[in-house]
Amino acid sequence: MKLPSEFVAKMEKLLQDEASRFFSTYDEEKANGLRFNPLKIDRETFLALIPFALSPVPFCPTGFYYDADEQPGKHPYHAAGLYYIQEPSAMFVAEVLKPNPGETVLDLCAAPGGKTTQLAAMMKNQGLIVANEIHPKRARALSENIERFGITNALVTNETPEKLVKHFQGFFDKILVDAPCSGEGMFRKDKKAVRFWSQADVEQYADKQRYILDYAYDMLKEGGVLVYSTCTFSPEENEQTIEAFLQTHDDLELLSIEKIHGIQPGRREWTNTGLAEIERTARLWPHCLKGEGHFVAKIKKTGPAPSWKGSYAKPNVPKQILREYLQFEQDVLQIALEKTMYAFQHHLFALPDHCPSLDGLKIVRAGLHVGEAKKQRFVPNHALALSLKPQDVRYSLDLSSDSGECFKYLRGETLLTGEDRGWLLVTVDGYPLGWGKEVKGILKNFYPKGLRMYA
Ligand SMILES: C[S@@+](CC[C@H](N)C(=O)[O-])C[C@H]1O[C@@H](n2cnc3c(N)ncnc32)[C@H](O)[C@@H]1O
Repeated sequence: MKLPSEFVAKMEKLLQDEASRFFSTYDEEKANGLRFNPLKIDRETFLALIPFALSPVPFCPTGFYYDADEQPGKHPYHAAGLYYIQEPSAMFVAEVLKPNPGETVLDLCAAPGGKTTQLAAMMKNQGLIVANEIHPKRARALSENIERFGITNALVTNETPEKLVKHFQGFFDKILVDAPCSGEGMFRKDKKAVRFWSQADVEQYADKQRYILDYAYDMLKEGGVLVYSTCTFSPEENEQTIEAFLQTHDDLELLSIEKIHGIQPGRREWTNTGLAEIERTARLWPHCLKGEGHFVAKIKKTGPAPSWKGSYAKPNVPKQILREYLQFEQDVLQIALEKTMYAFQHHLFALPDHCPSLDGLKIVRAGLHVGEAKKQRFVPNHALALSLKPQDVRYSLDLSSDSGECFKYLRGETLLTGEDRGWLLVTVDGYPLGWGKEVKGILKNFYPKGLRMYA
């Protein structure tokens, strides 16, 4: 691989004796990873079911390496949200933040959602995770991944950090800043990052990271924990960003991250002031473990800090929409959604717990998108299907993952079923894929058009 000469010279100077081991990784294949979804399947069942050869990622209990010749993104289990394809080192970040069910969590730079899906799974769909992405198109991709994973406690927003602060000052127990960065650690994965690299960009990213961190600080509760991560090697965007953050706030404590499985400490000689405590941060190097480059820091806000002064969202659903939904619930579901219901025009959402007022925010998804009220009938949303279990519905249609019928469904075709039962949850080997409506022996396909990737 042809690397920028200025990058090579810089890394040689920084790494000295270690440099040749580091550069030799560019002649090796990158590792491929996927993470199973504990919201839908347990580890043992997953390993028995999945048709690929897998080996565990040592620093992530839900993570596995798979061979380069497999294509897990094309398997129906991917469409059913049984796993997320993710670079292995990236899986370490959420393990460091480790939120608990019921907490309030912000993923400030969240798209496409690798870390959001991992954090939300740890929260077992309890509490609130705000997944924010500044770019509208990337925010939509984030929202789709959250849907596929069956996550019901996420508020997906499309805001700048400064706008979010106005709504969430002192609100969160935990915050992840997986910062935009120069991406040096992804050169083996992303050839564009190599082409566009420059030292001037490194410095610009460092400025941006400092401003994002300052806004994140304001949104953290007293006693709250923030994790900062990048996928780059440059000290300016890592040790020096954290050093500057600690210098500008006197109530921050840098917490120690365990250095096991080849994970290395941050380098004090790469700070501006020789800051010894920077060794509590973690560096993942491609020549020290099986994965790409990452940096992770964990910081506690000790306070005192002002507490959140906002208000919570209130139900706002017109009676007619609620009536249509309740009829659907009675006819189709075997469970009741006991959540605050919220409507955006004719679309009905079940809000996460502790959901703050949504007024004035650009909302892409507000918890679980239940469905849409359409001229006297309720049409369930794809997100509802992916959040259910077969026993939650009256009728389901199970398709085998290697059957022609399963691929027909994923292509958006109708299926002949011979019965007349109305809404059916279509599943693959018992895991929900989407909705179908059965009328006079034919199943009309409600698999979303934008997801019909097998056509
Ligand atoms: C490293 S990526 C996030 C990856 C994501 N956390 C994941 O695990 O899938 C950084 C994200 O920050 C977003 N971003 C760029 N500028 C930003 C800004 N000024 N404030 C917040 N986010 C920003 C980018 O659009 C990008 O999606």
